[in-house]
Amino acid sequence: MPLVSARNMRLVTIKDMSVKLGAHQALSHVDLTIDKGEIVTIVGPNGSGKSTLLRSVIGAIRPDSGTVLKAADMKIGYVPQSLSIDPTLPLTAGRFLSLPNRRTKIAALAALTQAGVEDIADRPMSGLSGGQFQRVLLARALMDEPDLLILDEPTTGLDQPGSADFYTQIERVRRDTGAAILMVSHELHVVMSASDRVVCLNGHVCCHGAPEVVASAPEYRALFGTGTHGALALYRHEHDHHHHDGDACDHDHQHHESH
Ligand SMILES: Nc1ncnc2c1ncn2[C@@H]1O[C@H](COP(=O)(O)OP(=O)(O)OP(=O)(O)O)[C@@H](O)[C@H]1O
Repeated sequence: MPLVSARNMRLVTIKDMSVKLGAHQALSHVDLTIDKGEIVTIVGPNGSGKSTLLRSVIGAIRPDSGTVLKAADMKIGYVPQSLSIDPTLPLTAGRFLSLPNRRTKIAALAALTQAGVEDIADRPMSGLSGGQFQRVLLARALMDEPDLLILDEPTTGLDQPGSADFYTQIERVRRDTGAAILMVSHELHVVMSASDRVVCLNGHVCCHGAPEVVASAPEYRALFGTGTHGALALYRHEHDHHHHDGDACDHDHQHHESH
């Protein structure tokens, strides 16, 4: 296999990005990189700028300062939180994947297979379970063979086993397609285990690094308080306060312990 330089591995480089929405400073001085094949998860309280960050990567929002650099010809697939479809519309999952651009049945089936729901191509969208519906949205995002898959709270409305299954599928997609994944999630303990890196956001990057590093960071604990038993329990045995290379937690700003 040819050697790939670190530079060729990089899909997205965000440098010192600040975004204002109206009078609201949604993001301040955000730095973030995403490499090929990485799973990066953004966590943070409501209103902390998570969707704004995703939208900046997609290109739907222009930063007021700083830069968002993307690899040339990079393709992005986007999985929304949900989508409402008229239940009276006689639309099968397979046909849904052909909207708005006509696709072959084979391509639709391949995408459904990657999303783990190859058996529902002929089922009406209105009859799908929440988990199946989200996988069809995932399949749609995979149709163009994206280099980066962006998911904004993709398991909203699914129960705990349903979301655990969904995130397992995401790991499979990464393994099978090599796509990098950038996602926002509130299900900290599930997502922590499925992520290579976690970015904890609160208008700025409070803390980032490997899941176990973020889970034990005081900034993270201050934000999520006692609501993180799952994540903390998962990583407590590894909690050694050593921050690895490339991991960083910003201890300079004020925070309030909320235990
Ligand atoms: N046009 C606007 N003018 C002023 N404030 C705005 C505007 N649009 C969004 N905001 C605010 O910007 C903040 C960041 O929003 P964003 O949707 O990125 O947060 P989030 O972390 O994704 O939140 P959630 O977890 O609730 O989805 C929110 O507090 C929101 O109210």
